[in-house]
Amino acid sequence: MKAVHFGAGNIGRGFVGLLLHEGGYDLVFSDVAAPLVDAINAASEYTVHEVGEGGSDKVVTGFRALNSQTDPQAVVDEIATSDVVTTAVGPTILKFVAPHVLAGLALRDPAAPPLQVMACENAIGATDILRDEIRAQAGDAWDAVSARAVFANTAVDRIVPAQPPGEGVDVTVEPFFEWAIERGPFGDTPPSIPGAHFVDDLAPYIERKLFTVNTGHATTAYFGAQAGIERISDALADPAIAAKVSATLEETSALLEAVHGLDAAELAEYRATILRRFANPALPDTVGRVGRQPLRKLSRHERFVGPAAAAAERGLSTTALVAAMGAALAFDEPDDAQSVDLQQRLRTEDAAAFTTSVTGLEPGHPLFAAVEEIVRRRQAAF
Ligand SMILES: NC(=O)c1ccc[n+]([C@@H]2O[C@H](COP(=O)([O-])OP(=O)(O)OC[C@H]3O[C@@H](n4cnc5c(N)ncnc54)[C@H](O)[C@@H]3O)[C@@H](O)[C@H]2O)c1
Ligand SMILES: O=P(O)(O)OC[C@@H](O)[C@@H](O)[C@H](O)[C@H](O)CO
Repeated sequence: MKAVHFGAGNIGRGFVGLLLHEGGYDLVFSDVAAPLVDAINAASEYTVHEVGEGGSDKVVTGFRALNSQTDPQAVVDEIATSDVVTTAVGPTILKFVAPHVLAGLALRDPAAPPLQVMACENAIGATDILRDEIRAQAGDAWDAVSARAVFANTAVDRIVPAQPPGEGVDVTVEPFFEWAIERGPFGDTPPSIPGAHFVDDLAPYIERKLFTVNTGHATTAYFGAQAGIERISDALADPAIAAKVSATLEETSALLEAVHGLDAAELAEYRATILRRFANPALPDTVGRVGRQPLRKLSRHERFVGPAAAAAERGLSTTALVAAMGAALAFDEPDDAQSVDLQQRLRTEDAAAFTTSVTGLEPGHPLFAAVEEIVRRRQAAF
């Protein structure tokens, strides 16, 4: 069995690649970072170091890497004969992966079992986004190639910090992981990934994950950055920040309970586990990584506006979520292009226009006035 995985970065090597290896797949990483591709090809194995309570080392073998920028045909040829394609490149990069998958499908033996495609990104319906991109790029050819693949959405959870330079291709990760995958698209032949669980309805899983792990993580990062703290674990050790994170997650849990009927006690336990994961002192994670791309994180269906808008529509509390969005607006990180853009736009756009263009909220929405107000306050602070 063979899997092509796009994005040999933190989660690609430290989670998706590891679980595919454990499932028995030969791994072909595809990336655009030439030094990373070379480093992977120079190694015959790499180690995933799980740090913190219960962690152990896991060794990955049986992989190689291709550069999809300089050698796209090699990637296409591999996809044509693969069983599985996964991605962990970031939701905005999926459109650049699509042409390779499309060309691989065009080359694929129509009698072969369908390629199993799973995008492992922090976004609702990431695989649908990839499939829609492939369909749009295929145009009239879509009818011919669409039967050669099945597309399943997934929710992936493992904290993998940025890896320090000069440490080769080993990866430091937390011990915890969860990978939930839609069962339906695979029929009787799901991919062989023993560490994953297959579910009939992914919506509660992806929303619970994104609106708890990622909402809480980003809240910790933005309040931490405001307080001049670098590490996520240090930010959460600050009682004032921890209280704000807890308040934010109580709001998202109330929403998850209302929308998906999730059990309040189980959600409380889920939140407690997550806060323990963030506090892991052995994990060198930073507010810069977790806060990265604030414009994406403030967009309509993401970790703040997604749950806050839905909560406001139901008359549920959004006070803590809106305060966390206020902290996001203060995220000023010169190395992050979206942070630079965010700060620039706060200086040049009026509050109402900024609120609509960044959050996708329309002026009549029940959340709009509260968000516009924190935008105004941020602008007044310049
Ligand atoms: N790190 C985590 O804790 C974590 C956990 C769950 C989900 N995720 C999600 O996984 C995705 C990747 O995150 P990451 O932390 O591994 O980021 P990363 O920056 O470490 O890895 C992304 C990799 O994608 C590569 N890439 C960029 N453009 C590409 C292209 N066109 N084709 C192939 N490769 C390309 C980059 O060179 C890089 O190696 C994101 O969607 C993220 O939200 C991350
Ligand atoms: O990857 P992002 O930028 O969407 O979010 C940053 C972190 O919150 C994220 O990478 C988490 O570490 C991960 O989602 C944990 O499963």
